[in-house]
Amino acid sequence: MLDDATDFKSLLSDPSLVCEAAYVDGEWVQAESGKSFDVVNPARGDVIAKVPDLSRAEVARAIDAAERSRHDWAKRPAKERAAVLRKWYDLMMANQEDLARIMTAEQGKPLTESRGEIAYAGGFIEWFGEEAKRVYGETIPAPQADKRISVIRQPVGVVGSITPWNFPAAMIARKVAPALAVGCSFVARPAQLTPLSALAMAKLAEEAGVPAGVFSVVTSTSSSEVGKEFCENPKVRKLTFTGSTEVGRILLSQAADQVKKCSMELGGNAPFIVFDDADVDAAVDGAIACKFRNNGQTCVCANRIYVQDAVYDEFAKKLKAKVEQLSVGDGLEDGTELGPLIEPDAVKKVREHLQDALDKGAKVLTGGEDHPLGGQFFKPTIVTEATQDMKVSTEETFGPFAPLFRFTDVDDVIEKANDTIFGLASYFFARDLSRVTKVQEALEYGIVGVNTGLISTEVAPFGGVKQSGLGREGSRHGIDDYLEMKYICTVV
Ligand SMILES: NC(=O)c1ccc[n+]([C@@H]2O[C@H](COP(=O)([O-])OP(=O)(O)OC[C@H]3O[C@@H](n4cnc5c(N)ncnc54)[C@H](O)[C@@H]3O)[C@@H](O)[C@H]2O)c1
Ligand SMILES: O=C[C@H](O)CS(=O)(=O)O
Repeated sequence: MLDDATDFKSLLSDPSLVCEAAYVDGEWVQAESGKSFDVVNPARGDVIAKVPDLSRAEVARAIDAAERSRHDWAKRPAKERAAVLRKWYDLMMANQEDLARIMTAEQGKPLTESRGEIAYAGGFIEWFGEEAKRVYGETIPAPQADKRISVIRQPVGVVGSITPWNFPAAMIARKVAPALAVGCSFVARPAQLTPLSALAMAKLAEEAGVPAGVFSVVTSTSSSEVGKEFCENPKVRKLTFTGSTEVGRILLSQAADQVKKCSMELGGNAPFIVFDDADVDAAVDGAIACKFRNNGQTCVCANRIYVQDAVYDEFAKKLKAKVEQLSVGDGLEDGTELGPLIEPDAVKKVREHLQDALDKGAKVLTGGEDHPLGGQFFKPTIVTEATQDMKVSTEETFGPFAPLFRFTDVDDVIEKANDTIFGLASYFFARDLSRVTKVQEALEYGIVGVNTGLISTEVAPFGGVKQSGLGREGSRHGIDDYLEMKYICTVV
C-alpha cells in the first residue's frame, strides 16, 4: 500500500487535470448552494477531491446551453467536427498516464487496466470522428414521374447521459463520441463515485475545441433528480443510460411520457462454457481475463462458469493455480492485478452470493474470505459444485467470485446458459466446428466470445438482448442512435 500521506496529484505530470468543478456551458463552476461531495479512493479510503453537488435547476441550465449551442455545431462541416474529435483523441492519448492515475485513484482498478480503458475510451472518439464523415443519405426511385424521393439523416439534438462507476471514461466516450460526431450536444452526469475521469475528459475536450455548451459534465449526488430532468425536459431529445437493469426500467418508465428516444446498456449474467474438446489452458486464461477484469466489476464478466464433466477437474485445478497467483493491492502500485471493490456494499454482495452458494452445497476451492488488506479488498474466490438454484445463477455478482457448474450434455448447458432475464455477453471454448457453429447460434446474447474471454473493442456493436438493454454502442451501428432519419418527397 502507498503511504496514506501520498497525495495522488503528486503522481501526475499535469495536476490541473483533476477538476474540482463541474463543466457547464464552457465554464468551470461550483454549485450555487456551495454544496460539494467527496471523491474517495476505494483502496485507501482517503478523500482525493471534492466536486460540486449541482441542483436539478443547474442541470437544466446545462441543457439550455446544449440547446443553444447545438445548431451551430451541427452546421459545421462533418470534416470540421471530425478534426475536433481527432484532436480530442490525440490529447486523451498524450495524457494517458495522468488520466489512468486519476481513474485508478477514484475507481480502484489497477493502473494497467486504467491505461487500457483510456485507450479504449479514446478509441471511440477516434472511431466516431472518422464515422462523422460517412453519415450518408439515399435517393429512392419514385413510383410517380413527378416525384423525387430522398432520405437524409440529421442529429437527434440534445442528449442526456447517465453512466456507471466501473468504466468512468469508456462508458461516456462511447456515447459522447457518436453524439458530437453527428452534431448533437451532450450533457453527461457521471457516477457520483467516479466523476473525475469525466471532468478530465471535458477539460481535454475544451482544449480540443469542442464549443461551449456542446459538452457539459454535471456532477450531482441526486441521480434520480438528474434522471427526471433528462426525462421531463422537452429540450432533451434522447436519453442514453448505462447501468443496472433495475435503474434502466425506472428511466424507461420516466421517458415514456414524452416517448423519448432511449439507449439502454444494462445488466448482464454471462455464462462461460468449457466443452470437453476445448483447449483447457486457453480456457483457463480466458476465464481469468473474463472473470477477474476490473476485479469482476464489469457487465460482461463471466458470472457462471460451466465445465463439461471430462475436463472439469483439470480446469478447476489449473484455474485455482492461476487465481492463487493473482496480486491483490492498491491499483496505483506496480504489479497489482486486482484492486479493491468499489464500495462496502459491493463486498457485502460477494459475501452474500458466496454464503448462499455454500448453504446450497458449493465448496470453496480457493479464497472465500476477506483479504488481509482489509477494507474493500476480497480474496479472489472459486467455488465448485455450483447449481442453478443458487443466487449466483440469476444475479450479477459483480466481484471476484467464480462459481464452477458441472455439466454433461450440450443441449442441457445451452438451456441453462440461456435461463436468465439477461442477454448481454456469453463465452464458450470448443474446437469442433459443428459444435462451435451450433452453440454460437443457440446462445441468446448480444455478444458471443468464441475461444476468448475478452470482447471489448470500439469497432464492434456492443449491446444486449432481453433485459440487458436496447441499442448498440461502438461500430458503424453505434452512430445510428444519435441520428433521425428524414424522408423527403418532392414534386418536381
Ligand atoms: N451494458 C453495459 O454496457 C454496462 C456497462 C457498465 C455497467 N453496466 C451495469 O451497471 C451496473 C453497475 O453499475 P452501477 O452500480 O453504477 O449501476 P446503477 O444502475 O446503480 O447506476 C448507474 C448510474 O445510474 C445512476 N442512477 C441510479 N439510480 C438512478 C435513478 N433512479 N435515476 C437516474 N440515475 C440513477 C447512478 O448514480 C449511476 O450513475 C451493473 O448492473 C452492470 O452490469 C452495464
Ligand atoms: O462493464 C461494462 C463495460 O461495457 C465492459 S466493456 O469494457 O465495454 O466490455
